[in-house]
Amino acid sequence: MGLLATFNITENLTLGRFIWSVLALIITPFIYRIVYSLYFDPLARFPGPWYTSSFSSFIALISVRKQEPEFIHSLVKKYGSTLPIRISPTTLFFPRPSALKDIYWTPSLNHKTKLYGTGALGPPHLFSTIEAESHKQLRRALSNAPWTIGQLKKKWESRFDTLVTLFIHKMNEHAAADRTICISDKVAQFAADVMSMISFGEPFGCVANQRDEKRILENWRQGLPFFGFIARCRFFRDQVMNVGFLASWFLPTFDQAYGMGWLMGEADRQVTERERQNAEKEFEGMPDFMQQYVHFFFYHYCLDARYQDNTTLTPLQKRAHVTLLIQAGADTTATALGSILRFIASNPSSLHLAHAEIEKADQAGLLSTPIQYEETRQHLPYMVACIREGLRLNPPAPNLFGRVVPEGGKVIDGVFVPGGTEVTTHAFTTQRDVGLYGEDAEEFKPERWLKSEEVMLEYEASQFTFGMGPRVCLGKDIAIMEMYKLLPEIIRRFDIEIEAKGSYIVSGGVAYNEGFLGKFHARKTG
Ligand code: HEM
Repeated sequence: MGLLATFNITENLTLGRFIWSVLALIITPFIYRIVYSLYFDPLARFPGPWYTSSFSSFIALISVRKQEPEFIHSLVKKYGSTLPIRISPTTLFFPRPSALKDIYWTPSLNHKTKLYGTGALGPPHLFSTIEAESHKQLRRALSNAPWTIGQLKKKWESRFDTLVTLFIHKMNEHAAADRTICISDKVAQFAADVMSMISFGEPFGCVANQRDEKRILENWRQGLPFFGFIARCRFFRDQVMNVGFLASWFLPTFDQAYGMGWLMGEADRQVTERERQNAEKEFEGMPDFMQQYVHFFFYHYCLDARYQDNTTLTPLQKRAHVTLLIQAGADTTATALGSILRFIASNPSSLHLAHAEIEKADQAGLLSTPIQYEETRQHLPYMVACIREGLRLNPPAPNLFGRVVPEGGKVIDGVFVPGGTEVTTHAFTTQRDVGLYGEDAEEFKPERWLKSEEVMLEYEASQFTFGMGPRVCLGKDIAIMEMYKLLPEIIRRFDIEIEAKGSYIVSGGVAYNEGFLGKFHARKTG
């Protein structure tokens, strides 16, 4: 009171003036931000709505509302695809496939944006390594595991077979009981088992027990809106998540009984136990990402990954990478399996052609039980086209995979972009480009992949489903192997009666399928 009286403020300060003053204090920075973003910022000349150009929170909220792909696609329809669109104060979105190579293959653009550095995926690993050179060194160190298709066929395919056989057996049980099942969940459980088998040697048991063990998938999906929000909202990411106790309040912890926290704890237990066993005697268990024993030779993968100077990963890095494989490879491949199956099953002509192709190959004795990767590749071209078309339309990881433009700027897709700008694109949009795929770009038409070798190669070079360049998906061949084996086997064994098509949902830049319900009916096979 004394201070107010000194300045004689109370005499003039009515309640109305007080409220206006407070409002002005709150609104002025917003107005300043909008005016600066739209007229003075180096990115002001690029098209985009005033609200996304001025506030990063807008795209963050769109992501939380699970509308990001549709929103971005609507911006492209409104602003066209010739110029990049400003989707946040610092981010330009490039809609055309022709931008992909410029962004993801240019070495000087290999520095990731802070979208990756939220900590929401646990301790730092390959995927969340932002700086280009550190990423290169780490990726080289981890390259000793069997990531490529040749290695996978030799070392892993027989183990995939065991899981495919179990999956078909379980679906036969559902078919015999005339049970309605959530087909998208069933294939998701298969993908989670594959990834746990690769990470820990043994599957979680989702297929055997017909449930989401340790609620891994459910918990992962529940975390996606938050993951998407903090990655996009600059204030939350840079200010709130930098406060130690707040960050730990939001993020999973090792001691949780289920979900991502349990997974982190399990990675810790498994790595610790394996290192203890190795110190006592040679490993005799099933091969996994941690290590493998083949014909008198030990292959230590993650456990003995080495940098060029021969140092190994830190204990935390080893655990983080075992966790990463499940985070990166379970629900992504699950989405691919669910979406492709739904596309085929709900398009009578595609289903008919896929059945006919498999039956013909079967009758010619070209297919084993279960189908081998190489058999699908060589003898089931229509099935392969369905897989490619499904991935094109429903990419499982449609995130804003941003890169930072280096000092001095860069020309991207014919447009000069100033240094420091975050640039990105989006598989959902580039893979619906009318310029490349034609007016029917949004329709499921596997035939488009079979027009000619030249067209197929042109489309293939424009796919962003698995990323591209030095940071391309490390597990791409694992995911492809799962699709080439499980999907034709399901089509071969069952007729699918759809009860609800469900939907492809994108949350926090990651997609999953919800509510694809139906019945499997066993088919007579030769
Ligand atoms: C259909 C399934 C999958 C899709 C759509 C997918 C998609 C992607 C994409 C788009 C990226 C690159 C992101 C970027 O540019 O930052 C990526 C990276 C990665 N993926 Fe996958 N992925 C799939 C399956 C898998 C599987 C099965 C694994 C595990 C073996 C895996 C492990 C990884 C890893 C470790 C990275 C980080 C690579 C790096 O930064 O060097 N992914 N994935």
